[in-house]
Parts: sequence; structure tokens; C-alpha cells
Amino acid sequence: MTAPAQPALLVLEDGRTFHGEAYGAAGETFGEAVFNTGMTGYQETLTDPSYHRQVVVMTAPHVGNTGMNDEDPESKRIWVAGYVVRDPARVPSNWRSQRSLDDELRAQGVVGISGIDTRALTRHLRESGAMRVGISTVETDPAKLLEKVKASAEMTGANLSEAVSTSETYVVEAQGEKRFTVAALDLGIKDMTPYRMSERGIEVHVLPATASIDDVLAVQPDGLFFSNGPGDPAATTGQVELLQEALGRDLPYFGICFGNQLFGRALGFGTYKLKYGHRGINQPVMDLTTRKVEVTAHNHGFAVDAPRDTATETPYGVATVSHVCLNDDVVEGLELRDGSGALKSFSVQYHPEAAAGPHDAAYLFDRFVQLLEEKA
Ligand SMILES: NC(=O)CC[C@H](N)C(=O)O
Repeated sequence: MTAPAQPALLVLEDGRTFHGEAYGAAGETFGEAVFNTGMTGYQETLTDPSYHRQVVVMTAPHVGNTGMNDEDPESKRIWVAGYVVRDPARVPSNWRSQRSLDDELRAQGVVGISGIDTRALTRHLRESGAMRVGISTVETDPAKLLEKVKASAEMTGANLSEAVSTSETYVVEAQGEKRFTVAALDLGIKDMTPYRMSERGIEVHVLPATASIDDVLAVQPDGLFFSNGPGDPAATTGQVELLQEALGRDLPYFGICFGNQLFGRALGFGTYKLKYGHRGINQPVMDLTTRKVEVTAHNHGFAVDAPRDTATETPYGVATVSHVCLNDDVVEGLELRDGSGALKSFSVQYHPEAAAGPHDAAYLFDRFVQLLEEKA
């Protein structure tokens, strides 16, 4: 006999209400409701710091089947503010599983809800756009929960990277012979990213989000990297100025996701909020130089506003859009070249570290190494 399920309530900012069952920790939570279409990789999703303050709805109908292990997390904790699933696995089954997802959510105090028609919820978010949401196992009155949702923090204008960043610098050593040193600003970095660099002979110094240009130069870097991270790129100023100083000193730069948005801002472009964002592991992106299409992992709710077909003169060189998403033509990559056409810096909006996701975009780490080689 299993204990009767505890009811839980989900209320969206526009009043749409779903009734489900408590999943993970009991309690109440608020955040921006977003959906992720990945059929695998829930452990990487949960521990991706970019999901800070977001309630993630999984479109995969059955979640938790392979349990949780100590190898796959992308950071030290679960960052999602809440978790919405349709049908959780009652018994995880995988040779690597160490505990159940339900137990892990509970141990980390993450409030979730199950038994939700996640298809209906996702269609609603697609039609009406990402919005605030509340989940509660204690409030039974939707109107009262709605009031709290409306009083909760918005994602637009939120500056969150410092809240998730490391407080101390740490070093990820190069595997094999050390070839280069890179200063990586942790705006919410996923562990796989420095790992992908270390595999290529890069010693990665992961710096706090508050690092100054002097902190960056102190590690005598061959290149600079800005990671993914939560929040609104338009609400970030210090890191944009840091990047501009580095570009002014001709330091080669590579950025991923938030690092692409801040690169865009450093080059003078704006950013804007997408209606419901891209979150999943099968998003088609075209490299506009080679016209090759790659299938990629995404997690972004904002994007860079830059012209597709014309180059833009900036104080640091000539900037162009290098990649676009084939679903909606959103900018997925930027390049900066000097007057002779040589690559100086670049960034992508998607996730070449691919945790979780396909490895089509791994070449971008090789491109960074090539850039460091050319500069050496
Ligand atoms: N993964 C990321 O770096 C996300 C960047 C930004 N917070 C966005 O939602 O667009």
C-alpha cells in the first residue's frame, strides 16, 4: 500500500490553474515557467545554473527513469526553482543510478508537481509566452496562490549571475600537456565546459562573476571565456565593461549562451526577451559560413538583436552573425574579425559542451584552440 498522494496546485500568472500531486519537496515555490523538450538529460537540466529562478516543465512524459548519480550533475546543486512533470518513474532503473529523482528533489528542498498535463501547459506557454508561476502543496486556494505569483520576481531585468557564481577562483587543469591558459568568467558555468577545454590542453582558471580586468590579466591568459548563466543580459553592466576592456586589449574571446549575449552587448547590439525561448537538445542551427546545419542543445530565453546580412563596424573590429536557428531565425552566434578578415573572437547562443545534448557543435572548442594558436 502506498500512502495517498498529497495534492499540489500550479497557478500561472494569467490565472490558468493545474491540479497535480506533490513531487519532491513539499512547500511553495515561484519562478518563471519555461519548458524543456529534451527526452533525456534531466539531471544536467536540473543542475544547470542557468535555470536559477525558473520552474522547468518537462515535455518528456516520463521523468526519473534512470535515477540520479554523482557523475552527471553540471554543478554542485539543483538550481531549478521548481519542477513540473507528468508521470514520474516510481522505481528508477539504471546501472549508474544511486538514488531516485524524487528523493534527490526532496533532499535538496526542490518543490515539484507531478500528474500535470504537461502538453497542455506547454502549449499554453507557447501561445501566451513564458510567465511567472507558483507551485504549492500548502495553499489550496488558486486565487490566493495567484496573488503570490503576481507579487513574485520577474525574469526581465533580473541580474542573477553573481548569485550562482563561484566565490573563489579555481583551476581545472589541462589533460595531458598544457598548451594554453584561459580565464573563464563563471556566470553560472556548467562543469562540462571547462572539462571540454581541459581535454584540449587548456588550463582553465574559473573566476567569480565579479572579477576585474586585473584579476583576468593576473592569470596571464591566452584567451578569455564567458559562460552561460541565468538572468536578463540587459541587466548586466560590469561584465560587459570587463569584456570591452579585454577586447580592447585584443584578448581572444569565446562565449557560450549568456556569454554570447554579453558579447553582443559589448559589440553594441541589444538583447530582447523571446516569447517562450529555446530549451531542448534537438534545435537545428545553421552555420552561415559553411551553410552546414548542426543539431544542438539550447537553453535561452533572451537573444541578441543583430543584423543577419550586414557586417557591423565596432570599436573592436567587424562583427557579423555567424549562426542562426532554423526554427525561428534567432541569432545563435556572433563573430568578430579584424580588417583583414581574420577571426578575433566568437560566441554561440547554444551549448557546444552538450551536457545534455548532441555533440555536433564540439568543433567550436577546436575553433577556440585554433584562435589561441594563431594568437600565440
Ligand atoms: N543558458 C544561458 O546562458 C541562458 C542565458 C540567459 N539567461 C537566457 O535565458 O537567455
